[in-house]
Amino acid sequence: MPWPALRLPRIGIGLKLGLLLASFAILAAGLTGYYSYSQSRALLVSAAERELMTATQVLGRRLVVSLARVADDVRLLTQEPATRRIVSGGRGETGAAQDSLAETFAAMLRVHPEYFQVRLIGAAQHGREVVRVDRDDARLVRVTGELLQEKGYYPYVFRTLELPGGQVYLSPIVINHEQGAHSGLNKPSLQVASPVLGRDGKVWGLVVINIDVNGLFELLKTDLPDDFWLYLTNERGDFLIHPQADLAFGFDRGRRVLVQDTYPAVQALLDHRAKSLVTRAEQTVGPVPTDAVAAFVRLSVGDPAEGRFLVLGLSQPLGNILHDVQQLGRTTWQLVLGFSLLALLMAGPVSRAVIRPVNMLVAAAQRFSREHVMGELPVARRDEFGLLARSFQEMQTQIGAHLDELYASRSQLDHLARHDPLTGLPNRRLFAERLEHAVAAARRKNEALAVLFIDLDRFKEINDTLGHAVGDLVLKETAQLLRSAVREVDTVARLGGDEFVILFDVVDDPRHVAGVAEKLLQRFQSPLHVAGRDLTVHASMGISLYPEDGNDANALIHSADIAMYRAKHQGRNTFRFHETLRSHAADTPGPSDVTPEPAQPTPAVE
Ligand SMILES: Nc1nc2c(ncn2[C@@H]2O[C@H](COP(=O)(O)OP(=O)(O)OP(=O)(O)O)[C@@H](O)[C@H]2O)c(=O)[nH]1
Repeated sequence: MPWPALRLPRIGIGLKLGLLLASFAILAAGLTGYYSYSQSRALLVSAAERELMTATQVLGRRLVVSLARVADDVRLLTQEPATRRIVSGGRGETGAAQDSLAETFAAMLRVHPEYFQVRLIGAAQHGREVVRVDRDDARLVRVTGELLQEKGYYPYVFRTLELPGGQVYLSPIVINHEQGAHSGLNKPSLQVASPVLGRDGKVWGLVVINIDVNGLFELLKTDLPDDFWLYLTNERGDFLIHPQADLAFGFDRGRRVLVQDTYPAVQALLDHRAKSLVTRAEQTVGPVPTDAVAAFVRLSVGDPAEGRFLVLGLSQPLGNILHDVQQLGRTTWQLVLGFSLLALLMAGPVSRAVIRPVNMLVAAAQRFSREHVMGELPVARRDEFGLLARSFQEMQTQIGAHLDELYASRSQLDHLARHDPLTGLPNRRLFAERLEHAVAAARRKNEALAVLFIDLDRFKEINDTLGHAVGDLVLKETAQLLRSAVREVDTVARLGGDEFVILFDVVDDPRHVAGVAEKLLQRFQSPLHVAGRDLTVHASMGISLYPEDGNDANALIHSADIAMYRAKHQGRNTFRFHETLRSHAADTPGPSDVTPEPAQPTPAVE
């Protein structure tokens, strides 16, 4: 029986393998893309933070250096010959010296666009200005005569007058509200002042330079990127410079705007817990709040003993920092997508290549199941598939051998079931089958057939006198005799015991069957050579004909048996047709006219 037909599942292992390969490839590409993107993002942000901090520190150093230069300028002016002449000069000389000093001040203002104003102030007359040059937009204005003011009540005046010679006073950065300050009016400014000593070594007055704080920082940050925003606060955190101008100098308008409110981490700088830091916060500059990274440094200014400082900061919108990484992210995801598509496209051919040996094994198994023929197998492969194919081939060979054995033993059993083991003749079962077929064919063709029933006479006596084994030999010899007396196409069978039958499936004339019966009777007259002796064995026979004596196998055999019994009863060693022929036999010389010989004593051992 063939094995159950193997059907390939709809979602085969090839498809599953392909999908698995593609999933792994897409997962690997996705994870690689994600990690490279997030690593790049972190690296870029930390690099931007470092860059921001470096820029802030550089800017801070520039500020310190710039203030030091202003201090040098102030000191220089205190030592100017014109200054000295004014301090010590007589009446006639003072005017010329003042003119000369004003020229020097103007020259200095031209060189330093961040200077608003340069003045020489005397301690006398409540700190009255002596020489004063102001910047008034694009031009310089020398203030003279009645327009010169008394400034003794300003801290930068009385504090500077308290200093020893050569020392420099740095004022807090405030909005300049001094009357007639020209360009400096209402602008953030810083005064840098140094005392001028008289001939007696006592403080005579001071030179003061007014600095445009915004202008100073414009100069300092010229080479910074445009998206860097600058912050400057005082010791308390009040914004002095802020990208949103109205948030600077809030205290000047009665409203405090503090850096620590926007960037809480900066409190650590104000409290001297840190010198510099990088922090993040939401920037409120502009219509849309944006996340920003900011770096702040604390800068010591003025007299170190006073511990004054400024906090300088730079910030940059996070979006600008991440702009490059966003481009990288887009490129990464495009690569991931492309690689995933490639993986999907390649998964099919790759999985087919991997699965081809499996399909060959399945096809070979199916063919072996259907036809018991071994199909092509990938036995030459050196991998596990090759090993599997060789094992499968070996298994097929063994199964084939077992099947051959099975078929052989089955046909042997089949032969045994349909043949008489003693004589090798067809048995009752096979004879009945053949007779059925022959009856069917004869019925179809409207032809005749005949059954000849043979029973040995007094066979029991052979058994009883000579033994069962000799009886068997007699049966075998009888079979031989019957076979040799008929044609190949005629079926000779042993029904059992000493009963034999012969099927004549083509009978043109019943007399031919009678002729065969007579021939057999003749043969039985001659002794059989059995076990070294001659035995005369006779037989009685009966003949039935289709369709006259029966319509099927059983009826025909039964009719022939009845005819044989008639022969027995009528003296044995003869044959008879079935009764239906009796009338026929009465008017035609035929087989029923055969006269039986007188019964002979059997067995006769000669
Ligand atoms: N040796 C041998 N004897 C068998 C076999 N099968 C049946 N017999 C014997 O064959 C004998 C058949 O006897 P019967 O046909 O009844 O009687 P008979 O002695 O032939 O007498 P008639 O038929 O009346 O002439 C019996 O004694 C059976 O035991 C067999 O296979 N081998």
